[in-house]
Amino acid sequence: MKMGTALIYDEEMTKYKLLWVDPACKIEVPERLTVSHEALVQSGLADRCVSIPVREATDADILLVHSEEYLEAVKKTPYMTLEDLKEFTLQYGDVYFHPNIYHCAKLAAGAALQLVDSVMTGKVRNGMALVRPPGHHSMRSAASGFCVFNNVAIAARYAKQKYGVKRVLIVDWDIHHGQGVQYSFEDDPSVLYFSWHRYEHQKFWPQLRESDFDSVGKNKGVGFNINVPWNKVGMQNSDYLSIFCHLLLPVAYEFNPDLVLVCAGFDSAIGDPEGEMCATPDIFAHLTHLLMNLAGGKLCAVLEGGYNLTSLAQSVCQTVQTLLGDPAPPPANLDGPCKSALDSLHCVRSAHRQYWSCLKHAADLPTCEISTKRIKVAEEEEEEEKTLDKGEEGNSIEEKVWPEPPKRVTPTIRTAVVLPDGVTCPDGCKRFSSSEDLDPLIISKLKENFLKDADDSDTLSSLSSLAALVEKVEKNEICSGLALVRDVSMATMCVVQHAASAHLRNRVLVVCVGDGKVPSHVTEDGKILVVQFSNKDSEEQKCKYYIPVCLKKGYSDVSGFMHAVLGLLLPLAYEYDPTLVLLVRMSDAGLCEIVWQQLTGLLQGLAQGHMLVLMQDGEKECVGPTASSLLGYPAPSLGQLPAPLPEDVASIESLRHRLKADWKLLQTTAQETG
Ligand SMILES: CC(O)(O)NCCCCNCCCN
Ligand SMILES: [Zn+2]
Repeated sequence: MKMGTALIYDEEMTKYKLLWVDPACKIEVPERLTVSHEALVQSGLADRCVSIPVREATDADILLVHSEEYLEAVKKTPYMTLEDLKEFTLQYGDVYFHPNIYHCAKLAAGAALQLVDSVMTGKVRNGMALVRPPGHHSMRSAASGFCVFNNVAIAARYAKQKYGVKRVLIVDWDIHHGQGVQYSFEDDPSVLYFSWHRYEHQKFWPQLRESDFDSVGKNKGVGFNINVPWNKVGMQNSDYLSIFCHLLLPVAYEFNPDLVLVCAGFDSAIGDPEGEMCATPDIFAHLTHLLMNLAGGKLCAVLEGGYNLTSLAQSVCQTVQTLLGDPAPPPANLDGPCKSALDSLHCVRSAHRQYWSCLKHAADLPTCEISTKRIKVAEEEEEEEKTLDKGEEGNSIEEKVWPEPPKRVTPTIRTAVVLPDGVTCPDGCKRFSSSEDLDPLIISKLKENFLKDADDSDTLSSLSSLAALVEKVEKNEICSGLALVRDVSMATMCVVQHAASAHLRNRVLVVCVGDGKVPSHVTEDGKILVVQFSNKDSEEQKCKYYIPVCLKKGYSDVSGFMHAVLGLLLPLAYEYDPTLVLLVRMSDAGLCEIVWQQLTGLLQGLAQGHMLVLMQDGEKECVGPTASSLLGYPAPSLGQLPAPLPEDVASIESLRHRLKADWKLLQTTAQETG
């Protein structure tokens, strides 16, 4: 699998700006690009990327999306007087022209195409293009919202035409609706457009009726346009993650794209004057990470909006550092999605349930009109109260402050392996067997707890290697580990006991695939959370921290398993926020290799990538693929997924309903009880 991250930037794109007074456009300044690039340079991230030069998009490139008359009109702007430019601008909304903006718009679109070339030719795995003017609002024959040419829409058409890409996923996490992208592809089933955006029941710019959740696409494209309206501001990390886990990811895996394009706008981050949301910059590390195992890792992020220079720079760094494969930081304050977000999630899932088998079970919309009106009335009353009790000073947008994202230090040893002598150490991994620095107290404890006959030295040495490995991971000297052991149940017990023991302030998430004895002595204090996938009829769930997930045909039903991973395990894991993830492959796990790699890849978004994988020593052939996932290589794509088995969906849904009282990120609708 290819590695390497492209970074495309050229300071020429800073050489245009607003030349007259226009309050709507003053936030779109050249400094947006310079602070973003400067932050990447200062943090050392730029040097780790493959720098790719920009190029001008040709007329043919631009005509993939735009009309000839529009292109001809824009071509005239470099020769216009200031008055002509103002005049020309008046025909469009919330956008401005400048003698050099046509040149910059060709570079912005060209940068996106250079990025597509680098990824599709395998020069790099993924990449980011830092561009302005942005693109997602511009339409076939109109500029809009600071956008002149639709960079990402052109890139999607270009990828299909030049590389025969069959399916393109466009994820638009900018806080504005990219109506230009929606119009370009709404009847095209080969391009799935997903956008969330501030909407406030059509009160927020661009105030389009077609930005609501019921615009699902047209003709052959029905189902391939997904709009998530945010009807309130202040959305947080939990709201964004809920949408990814319960809507975008299940659909994206079912769509199985060959290429992922991101309209990477960062006005959805805290501090932005446009978005007025509260999600912190580190969330973009998780949004990026969660998309990186699609399309074999082929991901192109193209800058759109972002107007708070501080949060913009931080969010860009979080995104690029994740594209480079560095583990993500633990996301801040996950306290569950808000009611308004759940209402939106509920509406979108029910609007799309007829198009996507992963959503077939989604709760139906309570008669749509009443529900949106009811929500709207309720929210307006709430707004009323708020402004009243804010008193005469009215709602001044107080300056938001937030902690700088924590530095993400990747240990020198990315993945260590504990393997029997006969098994070769995979490339890029480090064989680990040292236990000499393990203090004798622990060794004696291992003896008394796990050794049947005291002189079973190789069991003792393998268990003490594991304990030592846990210590190194805990100290972030090693990021992740992989061990082939004779008895996975015993090894699991040993790791859990050691990791949860007093001197390591750990929360251990144990994910077991397959039947087998797991630490069922899970404590109520929450230091351990066990999720076990098996095909045995799940015995009654013992406590909040032991969750048996029963899949009728076991994990051999890839769709059912992925359904459980995306809609149940991931939200649970994010809410639990472990400091260590222990992934155990029980002996009889008939799990297909790629699903195992997808699972390993996805779970690395947690615990800063601190993950131990335990496998039965008979499963040598799994060592290589597992190691490549632990090293950060993208998992191969799963291919087109059939519908999950109805009985599996039913059992996962009933489990989710049972658990959501304890685990808020499992909710997909606002509680009926208001
Ligand atoms: C790329 C983008 O999505 O960030 N463009 C946003 C355009 C916003 C237009 N309205 C501005 C009103 C000022 N308060
Ligand atoms: Zn925006």
